[in-house]
This record gives sequence, C-alpha cells and structure tokens, in this order.
Amino acid sequence: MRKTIVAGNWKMHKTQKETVALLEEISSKKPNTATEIIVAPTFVNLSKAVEVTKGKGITVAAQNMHQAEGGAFTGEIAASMLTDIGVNTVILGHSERRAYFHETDALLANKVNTALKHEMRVIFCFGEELKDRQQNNHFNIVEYQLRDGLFHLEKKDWAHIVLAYEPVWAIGTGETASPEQAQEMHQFIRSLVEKVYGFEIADNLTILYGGSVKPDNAKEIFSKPDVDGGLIGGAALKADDFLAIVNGF
Ligand SMILES: O=C(CO)COP(=O)(O)O
Repeated sequence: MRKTIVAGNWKMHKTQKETVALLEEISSKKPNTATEIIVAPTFVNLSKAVEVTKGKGITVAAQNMHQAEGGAFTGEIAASMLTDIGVNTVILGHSERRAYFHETDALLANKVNTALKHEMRVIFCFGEELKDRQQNNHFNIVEYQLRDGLFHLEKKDWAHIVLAYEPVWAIGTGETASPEQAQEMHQFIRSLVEKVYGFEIADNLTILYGGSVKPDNAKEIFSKPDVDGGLIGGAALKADDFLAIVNGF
C-alpha cells in the first residue's frame, strides 16, 4: 500500500507565537489516521515546531535548503543544519522558488543530491504554467522537470522521494485542477517513473497534488487512484481547514 500524505506548506506566514498556536490546535484536533501529516513552517520557526510536535505524530519539514554543505552563502541554510534540529524532510522545487528565486532543474538536481546524502526525504515539486497547458505542452514540461531534476537518481534513492504535482495556474488562484486533470497527470507521472525505474518503484511512489486544495474539493481529488495526498498552501493555515482536508481520505 502506498503511503498517503497531507502536507501543509506555510510559505512566508506565521510568527513563532502563531506557529505554536496553530500546531497546538492541529495536534489537539488531529484524527487518528494512517495518513502522514506534514507541516512546513518558515526556517526560523522550525526548531520550535519540532519541539511543539514531539511525540504528536506530526512531521516537520523545511520549505527549501541550499545545495552546498556550507560556506559563504549569506542567508542560506544547509542540510546538516536541518537534520541537526530534527528536520529530515525538505520541500524542493516549489514553483515559487523556481519563479522568484530562479531555481533551475539542474540546481534542483544538486539540491536533491545533497538532501539524499544527508538521508533526508525530499518532497519534489513541479508542474506546468498556464501557457503550457493552453499550448497543450503540459505533459512535455512535466516530463522534462522530472527527467532533469530526478531521473539521474539510483533506484534505491526513490524510497526517499515524494512527488508533488502542482500546476502553477492552480496555486493560490482558487482555481484547482479538476480531479480528472489531476488523475490524468498523476497517472502520466507514474508511468514515466515506471518506464525508467520499473513497476515496483512507480507503484510505491507517493504523488501529491497541490493547487487550491480546500476542504470542499479534497475528498474528490484524493479519491483518484493515482493521487496519494496533497500539498496544501492557503488552507493549511487554519487547523480546521487543514484537518478537514486530512479527513478527505
Ligand atoms: O503552493 C501550494 C502548496 O505548496 C498550494 O498553494 P494553495 O493551496 O494556496 O493553492
């Protein structure tokens, strides 16, 4: 059975006080579920988040990290700094990082390598822009992103990879991919991985959907056979909404 995950990407939201309050509310209302719950607060609140969620069945992830082991990279965070405070999962390749911070597939391949070297789990994000879909180029774009970001990996590495398909046009726009569009792309993604790495790895791979997932559409999206959970932005900032999405399984 594939692992199901609902992850909240908090982006640049929540002070430390707000982080603690939200995590306490999520912990206290959290259902007993086989679905893994992940939260990704900002860097400055990660230590606190690890402390507050200890023993509560909530995984804390980082939203980004640098590819180098360390050095003169002002303002950046290394993998060893994350694992040192108990953060062993990292989101890489989010479309906001790609768009605003010019992260390329080649750079992301490096970041993935560094994360894996530190035995971290990677939630690797990718997805097409609106113009790609309008030009019917979305399958190609996704294929290139996966090929250039991940297909250099060895078979054993895939145990530490979670994919997150996030069509850029659906992020923060209120417009979500239809469950059929999500399923169509997720199936395509799984078939690509199968072609390169074989059935077992593809079949075991958790593929999340992200982009305007809300309590009222989560259930239908998650009901699709190749959608194994969600990466949630806006709706992850309120405990009740986030947990309603978790209950979508
Ligand atoms: O970017 C996202 C999660 O990483 C999705 O954001 P929204 O859920 O706000 O559309």
